[in-house]
Amino acid sequence: MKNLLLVSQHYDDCLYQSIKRDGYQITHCDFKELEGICESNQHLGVIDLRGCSDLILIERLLDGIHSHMLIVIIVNRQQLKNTDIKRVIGKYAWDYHTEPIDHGRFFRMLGHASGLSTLKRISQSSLKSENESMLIHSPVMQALDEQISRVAPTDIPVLIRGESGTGKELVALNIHQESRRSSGPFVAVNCGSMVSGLVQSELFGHARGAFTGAVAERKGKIELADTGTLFLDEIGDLPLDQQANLLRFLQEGVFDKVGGTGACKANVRILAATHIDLDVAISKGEFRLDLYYRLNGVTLNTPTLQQRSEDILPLARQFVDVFAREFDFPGCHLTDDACRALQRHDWPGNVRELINRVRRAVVLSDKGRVNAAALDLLSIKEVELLPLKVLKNQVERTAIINAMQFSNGHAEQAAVHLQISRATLYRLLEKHDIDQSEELCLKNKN
Ligand SMILES: Nc1ncnc2c1ncn2[C@@H]1O[C@H](COP(=O)(O)OP(=O)(O)OP(=O)(O)O)[C@@H](O)[C@H]1O
Repeated sequence: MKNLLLVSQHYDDCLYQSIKRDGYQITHCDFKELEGICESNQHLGVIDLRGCSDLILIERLLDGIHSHMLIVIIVNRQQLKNTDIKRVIGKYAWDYHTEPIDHGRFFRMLGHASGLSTLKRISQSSLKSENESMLIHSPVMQALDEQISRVAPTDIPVLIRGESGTGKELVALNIHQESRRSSGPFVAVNCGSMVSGLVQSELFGHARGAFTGAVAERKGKIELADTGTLFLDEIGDLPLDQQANLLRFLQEGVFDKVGGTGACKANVRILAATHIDLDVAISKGEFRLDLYYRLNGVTLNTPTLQQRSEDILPLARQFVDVFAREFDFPGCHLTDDACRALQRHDWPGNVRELINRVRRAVVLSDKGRVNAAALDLLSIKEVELLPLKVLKNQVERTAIINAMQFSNGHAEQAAVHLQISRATLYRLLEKHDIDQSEELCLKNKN
């Protein structure tokens, strides 16, 4: 069934019923409640602005949803004379409809919007899956992939252990995608980055008026993950009092919203990850043993990049291709010295470090050549081996790119930073084949 979010100041039963008859599953709310469901899985919204005057609130709310939702706005003819309304329509609406509602036209428009939002989602998810596909090359990754395939179809909780940047979240996502819940949401929450006083509300949600600022009821991550998977990253950082609430949910399937009146239910599979040793946290009394047993149905370990050294070059090449496409630098490739340096490095930051080095190197690459210097992996030995002229050239090019980016593409300012004349800067830009506007664009992309 097609999902649709209907937001209106006053409930219009006739509109609601006719949209429902057209085959849509409707989530209806008023503008104040919209804040609570901004994160939900809705991709098509009908915003009924008839009778609305608080355009400041409406713009703020639409700002939060229009990037992932096609919006159709309903207004009355009188409102179309209002310049603020016209601005809101121009800024946020995919299309608009004026009262009285011409059902034939309105549902044709809705049908197109629904089809388009599905197409957009498909193209976004294939783009995403290209970046999120897990490279499996080394024996240790093949073994991990086999374990993922075994645990995915079951609903067993999985605890994913591994150093930072080894791909724990990617493993969780793969489990979700291979599970029966794959058509449901995958909701990731970092237990270490939640504001301490708001952890309970973030996880379990809150009722309207539960505390100052709770102007609308808000769903927590558990409820948002209903029928799907909740990934609790850095589970070791979850405060002890919230560990008790989570344990209750895992044992009984129920939870309380902050300020709520009754227990709520959600059908969620839990995956958790940690880079700290939970046994130590348990022995220090910082992590509940009973929660540990509940979360740890099966443990999967993500290897460090050093333990999967066969994957380093294939991964690096994959990321070079991704960033070359992103920055529109066709023909980028790793040089031989880059390949040697990549294999020699220790990778304390694992795959995340590799991604960061490659991204930067693609930006700094000279005519598509991603070398060890651009990766910032030149060993003393190799530095000594390079001719001084080559080294000077590399340093000069890097300094100019940095200055141009720092100055947002303004040559005059960049020349001041570099303590050279503008004319010299233009000569060097040409010498190193640096496109002024490209440098600015790169900075903005980063
Ligand atoms: N095998 C792999 N193939 C492709 N990309 C990978 C692989 N492993 C990790 N990555 C990428 O590395 C980056 C870091 O991975 P991820 O965020 O899953 O690590 P993490 O272990 O959860 O880190 P942290 O503990 O810091 O949260 C992500 O961009 C992820 O897509």
